[in-house]
Amino acid sequence: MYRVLVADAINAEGLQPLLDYADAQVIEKKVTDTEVNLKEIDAILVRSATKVTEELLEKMPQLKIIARAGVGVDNIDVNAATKRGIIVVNAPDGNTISTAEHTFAMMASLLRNIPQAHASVKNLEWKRNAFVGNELHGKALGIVGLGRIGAEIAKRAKVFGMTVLVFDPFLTKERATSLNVQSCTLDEVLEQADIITVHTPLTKETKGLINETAMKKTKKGVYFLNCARGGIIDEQALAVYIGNGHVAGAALDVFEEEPPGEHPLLKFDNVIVTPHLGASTKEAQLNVATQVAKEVRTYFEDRPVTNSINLPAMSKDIYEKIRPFHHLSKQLGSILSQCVKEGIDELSINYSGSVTELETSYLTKALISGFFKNRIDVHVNEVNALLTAKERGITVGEKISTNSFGYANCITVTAKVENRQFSLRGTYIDHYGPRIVHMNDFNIDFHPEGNLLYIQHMDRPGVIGRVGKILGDHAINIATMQVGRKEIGGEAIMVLSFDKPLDSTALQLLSELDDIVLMNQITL
Ligand SMILES: NC(=O)c1ccc[n+]([C@@H]2O[C@H](COP(=O)([O-])OP(=O)(O)OC[C@H]3O[C@@H](n4cnc5c(N)ncnc54)[C@H](O)[C@@H]3O)[C@@H](O)[C@H]2O)c1
Ligand SMILES: O=C(O)CC[C@@H](O)C(=O)O
Repeated sequence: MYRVLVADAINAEGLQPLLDYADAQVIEKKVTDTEVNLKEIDAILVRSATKVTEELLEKMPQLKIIARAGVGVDNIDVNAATKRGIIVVNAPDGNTISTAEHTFAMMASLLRNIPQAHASVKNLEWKRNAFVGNELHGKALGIVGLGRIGAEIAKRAKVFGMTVLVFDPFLTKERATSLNVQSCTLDEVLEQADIITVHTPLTKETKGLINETAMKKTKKGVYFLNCARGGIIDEQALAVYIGNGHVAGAALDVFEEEPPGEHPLLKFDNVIVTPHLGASTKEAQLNVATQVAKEVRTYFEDRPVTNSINLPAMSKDIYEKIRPFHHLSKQLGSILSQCVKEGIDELSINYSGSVTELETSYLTKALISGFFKNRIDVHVNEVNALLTAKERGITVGEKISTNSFGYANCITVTAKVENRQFSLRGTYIDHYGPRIVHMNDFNIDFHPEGNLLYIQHMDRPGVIGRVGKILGDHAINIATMQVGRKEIGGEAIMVLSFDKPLDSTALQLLSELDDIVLMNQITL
């Protein structure tokens, strides 16, 4: 039974995919609630209130997935989650329209003094001259960050007869043309726009992007809007520039600290504010809750999540294609780990044939996670596989080659240790399944599943018989047996499979046999 902690106020109807899932227990409580046993939680659903810090993650050793019912993941320590192999998902487009509409409502309110006029009439005043505003029509709107929300604002601005100037370093010419906006440098936006609205994520690069230096470059009488994240526009600089009359006004839905408390910006009449309401509509909340609830359920059902921050996105169709190779990669990693017990310096993975059409980097991560499984007590999956390898000093190399050794596809992995190397090759055969076809330079053919024994021995008469006798004496039934050799009288290998693992006595007796060079029990 998976335990899912819903730590923030998330739309109840949207949680239905999880409530309907028999294998999940949904707990709607804050992380600070003493009734919650954080140690048992498998998934956590948050909005922006709960800060998923490294400290919190340390208290949640079972946590497998963090779901953000919204876009911004700046309240989640994604690096710390990645290090622990915890998947982070969000709901990237569920609140786009609501936030764009809110930004637009703020812009119209700001230029027409609607909140101030509203408060005045409620105060039994009728000051028609005090609230003369400005039209949006004919104004140049500067958009910083033309992603999902920025693009929706651009579309609305065009309908209102505005010119749209955009600064987004990742904006392509095609997208700018299709949205009918002018792609500009940040300075051009600052110098030419009448109204500037920011729609980037909060990152190291965007924190303080609109600071005092930037404000100096703007037109006198410019308006600023921030419905993205507090801190993208430097609050102290904004207060100075509103105070000295250079900036005509600002509309803010977000603050560096939320709630902002006694904040200098709140003292200005021409600063209008909302308490982080961009995504607060019934529609957006239902959308984002449903999206993340479905993602978490998908994850529990061992299917690929679609909106992960720390895993590659994969459609259902692609996943179906990659699934057999994903399994094979994990098995290759696990076999290798059980055959090479010492520390490894390098893992080289070579893909050939049809598998090269797939996302091989995902398979490399799966192989590494299979390698670390049962080797270290950190949970390693596709999220933290490369990081874990790097931390343990293992160089990972991935190559694509054209030689698939007569098979339709091949994955070959070679582990390099100080003075030896061990390689394994697997293939996936349609309607037949995964096969290991090459092991430590020997051709072989076995199904990588269950309880296996790998024996490398001298190719001499009687070796197989002596192995069989020990197993028979211990009432151990051999399910399958494959042999391979390079040359007569040289070294050879056998791979046997059993219904259950061998006990230590049988293993000991086998290892003492003459002519046995190497022996590894493999459990898959
Ligand atoms: N107020 C709210 O309730 C609310 C709701 C939803 C989203 N948001 C915020 O809005 C942000 C944007 O959301 P979105 O869905 O449009 O995200 P998005 O990822 O679709 O768009 C972000 C855009 O910013 C651009 N960008 C990144 N770094 C930049 C930089 N240094 N300079 C200029 N542009 C840069 C990216 O290229 C991208 O086009 C989110 O990160 C979130 O913080 C707020
Ligand atoms: O949860 C919310 O209401 C805010 C969401 C918003 O900030 C986001 O980044 O999606």
